[in-house]
Amino acid sequence: MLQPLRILFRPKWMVSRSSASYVSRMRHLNKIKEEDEACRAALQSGNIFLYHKLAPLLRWTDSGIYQLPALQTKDVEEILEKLGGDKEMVKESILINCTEQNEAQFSFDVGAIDQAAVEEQCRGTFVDLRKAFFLLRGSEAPLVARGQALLRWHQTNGFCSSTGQPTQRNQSGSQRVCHSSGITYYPKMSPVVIVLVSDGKRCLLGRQSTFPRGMYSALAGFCDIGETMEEALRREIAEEVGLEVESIQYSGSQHWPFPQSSFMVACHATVNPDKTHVSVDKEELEDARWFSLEEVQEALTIKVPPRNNKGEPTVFWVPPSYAIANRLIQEWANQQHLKS
Ligand SMILES: NC(=O)C1=CN([C@@H]2O[C@H](COP(=O)(O)OP(=O)(O)OC[C@H]3O[C@@H](n4cnc5c(N)ncnc54)[C@H](OP(=O)(O)O)[C@@H]3O)[C@@H](O)[C@H]2O)C=CC1
Ligand SMILES: [Mg+2]
Repeated sequence: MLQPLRILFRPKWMVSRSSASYVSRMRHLNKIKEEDEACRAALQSGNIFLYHKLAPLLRWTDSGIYQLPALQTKDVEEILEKLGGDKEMVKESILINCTEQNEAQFSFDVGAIDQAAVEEQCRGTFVDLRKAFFLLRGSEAPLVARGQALLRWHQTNGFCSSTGQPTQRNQSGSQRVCHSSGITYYPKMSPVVIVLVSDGKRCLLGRQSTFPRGMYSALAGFCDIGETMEEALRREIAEEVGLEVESIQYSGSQHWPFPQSSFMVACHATVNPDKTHVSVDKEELEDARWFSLEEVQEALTIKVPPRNNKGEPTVFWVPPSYAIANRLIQEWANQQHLKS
């Protein structure tokens, strides 16, 4: 019997901000998202994060960390003019969010301009998004992922799937419209369930052949159309490892930009401790097996796995802390620790 969902934690945003400032910020953000004129005005005083062919610009700071440099609109215009671009291009910036001080934040791809020249002007480096996730701290990683996801969506949704005609974006980039059919398109994410299965003493982790060597993760799968999250979770576990899930607890969610935008819904689940035989669907997974608390605790301490002379990791390790899989594994280890 499936248990009702239970929230296991209170995210920081639920407790750390006063409701008045949060409400006014969200209303401000919604206004610039919806109203072209308000968005144009916000861009004049906003912050812009640069990307080059979807790779975000990072800057090494004096304090010894990488940061996401926030440029002003006039700075970006200057760079564009200096490097032979059209300064009007900055108007193509996409609204991502706004700061606590109500300053709008935008992403802008300078892929048409020479990469090295922009890097020199900005005193930064364009890096692959996966690497950026490792290098950035706190809220900067989800912000840069959101900026990239929106840029990618606009770059791949320029035409109406009904009429084949070009679609036009609004100023903020929150939607695209086909004026011929009247269809409005919104940026989308594919829902995915990710689940850490436990038999009470051990947890089940799997790996795909494309994962780096030695890395095992919680099992995941895309929701089919018309399915509830619980149905998708039970189906995926049955398909991938031949087990029947008994109870489900919701843990949290995450936007995952790789390879396209997924909406990861993370849960814990249990199986009957007498029915733990794993039969792996080799089409989906290279391996899946039960791990003890000791093995998992050891893996959680590994930040960068040791590698052999071919550069391949030599030990069992789990996804890094920015992945919601890591949080599920950490939560399970903490719960087991409390039980013992
Ligand atoms: N943040 C985290 O901690 C983690 C995130 N993930 C992410 O979860 C996602 C799903 O995990 P995965 O195990 O691969 O999923 P599945 O078990 O569903 O297997 C992938 C299959 O789904 C198909 N597929 C790809 N995109 C979609 C879509 N949008 N809707 C429906 N089916 C689709 C693929 O087909 P095809 O043959 O065309 O490729 C492939 O056959 C991945 O994007 C992965 O990166 C996974 C683990 C950890
Ligand atoms: Mg899967």
